[in-house]
Amino acid sequence: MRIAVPNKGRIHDPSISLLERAGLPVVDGADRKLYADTVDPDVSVLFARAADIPEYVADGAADLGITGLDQAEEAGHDNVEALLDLEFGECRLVLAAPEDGDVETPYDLEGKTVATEFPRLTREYFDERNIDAEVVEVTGATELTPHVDMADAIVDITSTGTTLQVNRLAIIDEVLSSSVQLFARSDVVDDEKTEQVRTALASVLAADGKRYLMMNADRENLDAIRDVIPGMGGPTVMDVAGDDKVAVHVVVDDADVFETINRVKQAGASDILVTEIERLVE
Ligand SMILES: Nc1ncnc2c1ncn2[C@@H]1O[C@H](COP(=O)(O)OP(=O)(O)OP(=O)(O)O)[C@@H](O)[C@H]1O
Ligand SMILES: O=P(O)(O)OC[C@H]1O[C@H](OP(=O)(O)OP(=O)(O)O)[C@H](O)[C@@H]1O
Ligand SMILES: [Mg+2]
Repeated sequence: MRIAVPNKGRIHDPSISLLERAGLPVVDGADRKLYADTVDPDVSVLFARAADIPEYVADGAADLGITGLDQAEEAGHDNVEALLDLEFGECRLVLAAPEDGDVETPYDLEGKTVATEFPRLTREYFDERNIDAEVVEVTGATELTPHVDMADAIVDITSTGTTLQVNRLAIIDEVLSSSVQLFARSDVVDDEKTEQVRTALASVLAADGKRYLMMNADRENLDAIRDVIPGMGGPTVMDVAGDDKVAVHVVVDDADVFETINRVKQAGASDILVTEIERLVE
């Protein structure tokens, strides 16, 4: 099983770190190396441009791929499926035009020119609305094009909005909302290894923002402690050998930890430990 991972750019590091946290660290990766093994002898990693990853997966050079939904949608392969939202690289693909110009709706672009790194999605956007706009493909610095008379509007990625703002461009419409996702070729979607990788990545996301609380208490205080514990499922309760005490373990949201500690302490808990959770397989 081969996973295509971005070789550089803003989603490279988080992708590598997610694999690591999922228990699939890349073991012999080095700068500029295009192949690497993981600790699982059946899983290797291939490094490619974020924009090329859907193609690698579709063609069989890789089986799974980690890249932006925007890239997968732009590539438009019908044998590449999204399996899991990895919850980073969140951004929007938007139609934008000069703030002080006369383009206020997509319909104002009839007969006009739109520059983009996403020609297929842009074409589709205008075709769906029966707007006859010319789409010009560029490979970067798209925000410049309306200021050098190359285009009347652009379709480009935005997240903080800073680039649009400094280039005095206003958002007219959203074309696509995107995040980094795990993709698979249709014929491997049901493979056991695919499911193992998906589960491992999902377990990291599930553990995000959660803490594990452990405490001891006299058995007679157990009900009072149960009453003040928030969140998912009931606590795990274990006998403490040779004592009329119990150990109580529970998964709690980060945001609830402070209050929960105070409350369980008041309810009679002691020896309270808070630990991070690396993975949570649901
Ligand atoms: N400003 C942004 N904020 C959040 N996510 C973004 C942003 N720009 C791009 N992305 C997401 O990251 C993916 C890869 O973008 P990135 O810029 O890392 O790749 P690249 O353009 O190929 O690399 P580079 O710009 O370094 O050459 C995009 O497909 C998109 O999903
Ligand atoms: O809303 P913002 O936070 O300002 O982000 C938007 C910018 O980020 C991306 O460019 P990137 O930095 O990847 O440069 P690139 O054109 O070289 O890919 C995108 O193409 C925008 O230009
Ligand atoms: Mg970029």
